[in-house]
Amino acid sequence: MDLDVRNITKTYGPVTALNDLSLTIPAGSLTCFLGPSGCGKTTLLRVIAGLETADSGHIMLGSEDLSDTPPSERNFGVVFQSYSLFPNLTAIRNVQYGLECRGWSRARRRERAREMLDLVHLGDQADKLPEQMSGGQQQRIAIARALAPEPSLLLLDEPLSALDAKVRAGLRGEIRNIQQQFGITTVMVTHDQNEALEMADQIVVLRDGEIEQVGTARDLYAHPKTQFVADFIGAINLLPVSATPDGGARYGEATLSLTGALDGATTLGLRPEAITLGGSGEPGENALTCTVAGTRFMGNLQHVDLRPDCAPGQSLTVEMNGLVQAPGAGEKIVARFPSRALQVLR
Ligand SMILES: Nc1ncnc2c1ncn2[C@@H]1O[C@H](COP(=O)(O)OP(=O)(O)OP(=O)(O)O)[C@@H](O)[C@H]1O
Repeated sequence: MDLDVRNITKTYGPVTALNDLSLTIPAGSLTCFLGPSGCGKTTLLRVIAGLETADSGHIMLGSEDLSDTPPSERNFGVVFQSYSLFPNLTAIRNVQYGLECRGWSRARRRERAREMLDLVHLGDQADKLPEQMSGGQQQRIAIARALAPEPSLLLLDEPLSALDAKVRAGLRGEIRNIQQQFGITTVMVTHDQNEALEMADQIVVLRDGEIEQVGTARDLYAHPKTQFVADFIGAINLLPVSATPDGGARYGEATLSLTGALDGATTLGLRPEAITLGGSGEPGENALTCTVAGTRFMGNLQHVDLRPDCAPGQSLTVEMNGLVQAPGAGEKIVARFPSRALQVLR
């Protein structure tokens, strides 16, 4: 069943953490709440979980209004950033705990907990205490514990942010596999755009308690509507422009051709990988003569920083394959990009 967040407002004194926010989380999807610190991600997750009470609005699961249902009766699994396992209980007892509260028989509890531990590849760690396990293992136990009672919704609050990069990368894939295997509707809070891009079916970008844009990772990357989204998801060049009478965009002394209209916007976005350097180009392509300011080598990739001759004070970053010989600082070079690569941003 879809989860519907309807017109939720939540204030803390003078702070409006969520402002009349509405959203559908499709059944079986993994939806990420993404945004900078303080934008309201955790508050929204906690309102869905029932751990916070909204000032107004409703949380609907299918046709059922859960707004007044206590968290313990919502049948949602919740995993927090801090693993929050019971320190005095072994891994398997931690997983069994929620089942005990729900009245499962001893035999069923044991069987289900074993199944869940195997699912997170920790079947051989069943009798360890949390302190005897790594952070990644503890978080996998927390996930097993959340899934054990067959929740209708899985809520993950920055579940990977306390882990080191390699463990994080592994667990991303593991969570996604489990989510798809069970088809469980999942909401995950993260401030890590890569995590959201890699894992989510749907990304909800939040800003100051409101939704800035909702879409798939590809949508948001290829068609950001605002500078905020463009800048938050992936790297982008922001070009200040003004409209020309013939529907183009004036960028310094140059006129750029666009596929759409500026419609009053004054900024264009251009992804670094959409720019090519040198060559003869294609008809209709934008071409700007630039001076190379420098190159940043990152192994598989390199970023070349350019100063466009047409727009003093501006810069453009180009992303190139790390194996290709980059132009040297001070060289003159033509930067080319098709009109469809220019994104009109609000
Ligand atoms: N218990 C609280 N009391 C007062 N203000 C709160 C409380 N919880 C959250 N806020 C405020 O509400 C706003 C949203 O906070 P929230 O924790 O939801 O943001 P977030 O996007 O999850 O941030 P972070 O990524 O830093 O966790 C912030 O301005 C925060 O200071």
